Amino acid sequence: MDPNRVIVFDTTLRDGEQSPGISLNAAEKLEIAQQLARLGVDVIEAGFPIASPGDFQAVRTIAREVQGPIIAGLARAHAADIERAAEAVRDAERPRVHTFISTSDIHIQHQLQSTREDVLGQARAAVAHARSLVEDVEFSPMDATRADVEFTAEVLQAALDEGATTINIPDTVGYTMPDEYAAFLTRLYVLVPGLHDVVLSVHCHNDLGLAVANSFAGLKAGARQIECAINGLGERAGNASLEEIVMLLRVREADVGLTTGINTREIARASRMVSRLTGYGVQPNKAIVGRNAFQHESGIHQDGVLKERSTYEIMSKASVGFDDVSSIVLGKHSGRHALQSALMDLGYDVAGQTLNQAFKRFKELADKKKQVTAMDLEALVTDELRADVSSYTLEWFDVEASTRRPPHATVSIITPDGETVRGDFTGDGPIDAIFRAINSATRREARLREFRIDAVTGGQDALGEASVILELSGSTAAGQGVSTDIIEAAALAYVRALSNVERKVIMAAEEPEDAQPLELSGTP
Ligand SMILES: CC(=O)SCCNC(=O)CCNC(=O)[C@H](O)C(C)(C)COP(=O)(O)OP(=O)(O)OC[C@H]1O[C@@H](n2cnc3c(N)ncnc32)[C@H](O)[C@@H]1OP(=O)(O)O
Ligand SMILES: CC(C)C(=O)C(=O)O
Repeated sequence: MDPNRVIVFDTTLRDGEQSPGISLNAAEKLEIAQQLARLGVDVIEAGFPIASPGDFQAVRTIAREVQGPIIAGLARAHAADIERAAEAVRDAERPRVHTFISTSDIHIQHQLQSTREDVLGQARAAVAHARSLVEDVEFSPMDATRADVEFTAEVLQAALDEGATTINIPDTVGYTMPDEYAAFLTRLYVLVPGLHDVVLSVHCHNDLGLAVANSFAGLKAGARQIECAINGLGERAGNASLEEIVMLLRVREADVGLTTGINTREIARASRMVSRLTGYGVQPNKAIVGRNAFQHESGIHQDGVLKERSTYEIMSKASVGFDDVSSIVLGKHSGRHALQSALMDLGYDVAGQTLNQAFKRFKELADKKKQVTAMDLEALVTDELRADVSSYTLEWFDVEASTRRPPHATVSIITPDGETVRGDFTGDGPIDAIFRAINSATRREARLREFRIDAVTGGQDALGEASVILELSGSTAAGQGVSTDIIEAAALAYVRALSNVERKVIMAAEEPEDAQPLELSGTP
C-alpha cells in the first residue's frame, strides 16, 4: 500500500452513536453506512454488537449489505463480546473485530478494579481469541494517553504477538496535546519496533477542542489510520470530525503529502444525512459543513470573492458537495420521473411506495412553495424513510391555540398493533399540549428531554424540521419530523421518538447476560 495513503476509519455508527439521545435503528444505520461507502471510507465501525440485540442486528445487516469498506464491530476484552462481534461482521467482504482494554492506571484501578498483569493477560487473550475468529483484528489500549508508555508498549507487544493487524492509540478523554501525542507515538515505535509492520491508528476525542489537531499530529508521527466521525459526533464532546481532517489533508496535500480515498463531494450529503437521522444539528459556523462555512457576510470579503474567490476561500464549496444540491429545483408541474431523478442525484434510490408517498408530499409542498429545493426534497424523502420504520403513526390532530385560554390538543394515533387510540390535553403551549396528548393516547409516561425546530430552507414557506429526544423507563431516543406546519413536524417527531424509545426499552429487557471475562485473564 502507498505509504502516504491514510486509512479513514469512520466511527459515526459506534462512537458517534454514543452521543446522548442518539439511537439509530438498523434501517437508519444501514442508510448511513451506504452513504459512508459512497463517501469512500475504508472502514466502517458499525456498532458494538454485544450492546443490544438491535445493535447486533444493525451490524450484521451492514456487514451483509454494504460493499467496499471493511466492516468492524467493537468488543471489550471479553470472550462473549468478541464472539458476538465476530458473528455480526462475519458476512462482510472484509470483516474486522476491534477489541480494547485500558492501560492507564486510573482505569485499571478504578474502573476495571484489576492489575496491570491481569490487563496484559486479558489483552493477549482477547486478541488471540479474536484472531481465531477473524483475520483482521484491531486492538486499542483505552485511555492510552494517560497511561504509562512503557506498560502500554508491553501490552501492544502482546497484542502484536497474538496477531493484531491494526494498533489504535486512543486519546479516550481528549486530554493530550499535539506535540505530546506525537511524542507518545514516536516513543511507542521505539519501544515496539513491530509497530512498523502493522497499521498504527489514531482515535482522538474533542474535550479540549484538539481532536483534529491531535489526529493530524499522530499522522505526522507515522500513524496511517484515522478514526473519526461525521460532524465530529461521539462520546461527550465528540471525535475528530471526518470532514475536517479529510479536507485538511486535501487542502494542504502539497505541503503534507498524505492522501485519503475519500470522495469529498459526498461530504455535504453525508453530513446532512447524519444530522437528520441523529437529530444532532450542525452548528452554523462548523468548519466544512456548517451553513456559514462558505458564506461571506462582510463587504470587504464579498468584494474580494466577487473579484476572485481565492481571496477568501481556501476550498470551493463544490469540492465538498454543496453545489450539487443547490442546483436542483423542482416545481408543482414536475412529475414522478423528475422527482425520482432529482432524488437519485441526491443519492436516494427511491422507488415503489416510498416514491409514491414522497411524490404525494412533494406535490403538497409544491402547492405551498414556489420552488422545491434539493434540501426540501432530501428532508421529505428522509422523512418518508423514517416513517417506514416507525411503529406509532400520527393519524390526525386538532390544536386550539389562543392568547385567551390555554391551548388544547386532541390526537388520534395508530398503535403498532393497528389499534386507533385518542387522547387530549390542555398544556402550557400548543406543542406541550400535543406532546402530552400523545402520551395520554398511548398511555406512556415519556419525558421530553430535548426539542428543537429548524427551518430546512429560508423563507416564510420553509419546511420545518423538528427533533425530539424522549426518555422512557431510563432509555432515551430521538425522533425527527418534517412539515410546513411546525406543530405537525413536532408531533411527527414526538411519535417517532416514542416508537424508537419504546423499541429500545423492549430490547434492553431482552439483552443477553452472557458477557464473561476470558478465562486466560492474568496469564500473560
Ligand atoms: C471509550 C469507549 O467509547 S468504550 C465503548 C463504550 N460504549 C459503550 O459502553 C456502549 C455499549 N455499552 C453497553 O451496552 C453496556 O455497557 C455493555 C452491554 C457493553 C456492558 O453492560 P454491563 O455488563 O451492564 O456493564 P456496565 O456497562 O455497567 O459496566 C462495564 C463493565 O465492563 C468492564 N469493562 C469496561 N471496559 C472493558 C474492557 N475493555 N474489557 C473488559 N472489561 C471492560 C467494566 O469494568 C465493567 O465491569 P464490571 O461489571 O465487572 O464492573
Ligand atoms: C474503544 C476506544 C477506541 C474508544 O472509543 C476510546 O478509547 O475512546
